[in-house]
Amino acid sequence: MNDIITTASLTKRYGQITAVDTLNLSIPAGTVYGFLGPNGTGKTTTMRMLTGLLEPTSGEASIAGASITDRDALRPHIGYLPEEPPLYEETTAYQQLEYIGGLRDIPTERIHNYADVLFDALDLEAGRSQRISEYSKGMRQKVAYVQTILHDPDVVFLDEPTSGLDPRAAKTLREMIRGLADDGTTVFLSTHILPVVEEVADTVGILYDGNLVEEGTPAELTDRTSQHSDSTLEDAFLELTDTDPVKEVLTHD
Ligand SMILES: Nc1ncnc2c1ncn2[C@@H]1O[C@H](COP(=O)(O)OP(=O)(O)OP(=O)(O)O)[C@@H](O)[C@H]1O
Repeated sequence: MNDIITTASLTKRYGQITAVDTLNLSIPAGTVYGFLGPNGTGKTTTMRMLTGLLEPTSGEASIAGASITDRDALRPHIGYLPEEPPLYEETTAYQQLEYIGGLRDIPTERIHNYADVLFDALDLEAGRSQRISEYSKGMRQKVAYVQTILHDPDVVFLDEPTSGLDPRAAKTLREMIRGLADDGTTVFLSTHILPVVEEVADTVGILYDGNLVEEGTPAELTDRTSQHSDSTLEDAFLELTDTDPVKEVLTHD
C-alpha cells in the first residue's frame, strides 16, 4: 500500500523541551490513523508540523509527496480541523464556506451543494441563516468540519472532532470519518475519546513524551497489553502511558 503520510526523525524543540522526538510515521492512503497520547505529549505540535503551520527543528515529513516545508504544494492535499477552529463570527455558515471555498477556487454551486448534504446529515439546517456568533459550540464544530473537507483533501487532520457534538451528531461524524477513509481519504485523528478511536481507526499510534511508544490496530494494542479478556483500548492506553511518579518511586529498587 502507498504511504501518504511519512515522517523521518521529525523533531520539534521549544527551548529545553523536546515536544516531538525523532518521530517516524508511515501511514497508508485511505486509512484512519488514531493518534493518541496524554496531555502535553506532542500531538498538536505534530499536527501543526504536518499541516505546515509549524517548522520542525529537524527531520522531514511529506504528505501526498509534498514536503511539509513547501506550503503551497502541501495546501491542496490537506484539511485541518484544529481543536479550536477559527471562524468568522459575523458571517452565516454559508458565507463562511463561500469565503473559504473561494480562497480555494471552488465554485459557489459546489460549495452550496456540498454544504446542503453535510448540514442535513449533521442536523444544522436550523442554523444556516444565523450568524456564527450566535452558534453553540457543537454548531461551530459542524461548520468547521465541513470547511475542513470542502476541497476534498487527500489527508484530513482532525483534532477532537466530536468535541461539543450531541450523541447523534457525534455518531454521524464517526460514520462520516469511516466513509472518508472508505472513499480513499486518509484521516489523521487525535482524540481523548478512546471508544471513537476503537470504532473508526485502522491503526493507532500512542505518543508519550514526544515518542511513539506503540503502534498497531486497536485489537493488537489491546491484546499486547491486556491483563484480562475484556480489556479495552482504554486499558491499553493507561498501561502504556502509566507515569505515576509515586508508583515509580515505590517500585524502584
Ligand atoms: N509554543 C510553545 N512554546 C513552548 N512550549 C510549547 C509550545 N507549544 C507546546 N509546547 C509544549 O510542548 C509539549 C507538547 O505540547 P502539545 O500541545 O503538542 O501537546 P498535546 O499532546 O497536543 O496536548 P493536549 O492533549 O493537552 O492537547 C508540552 O510540553 C507543551 O508545554
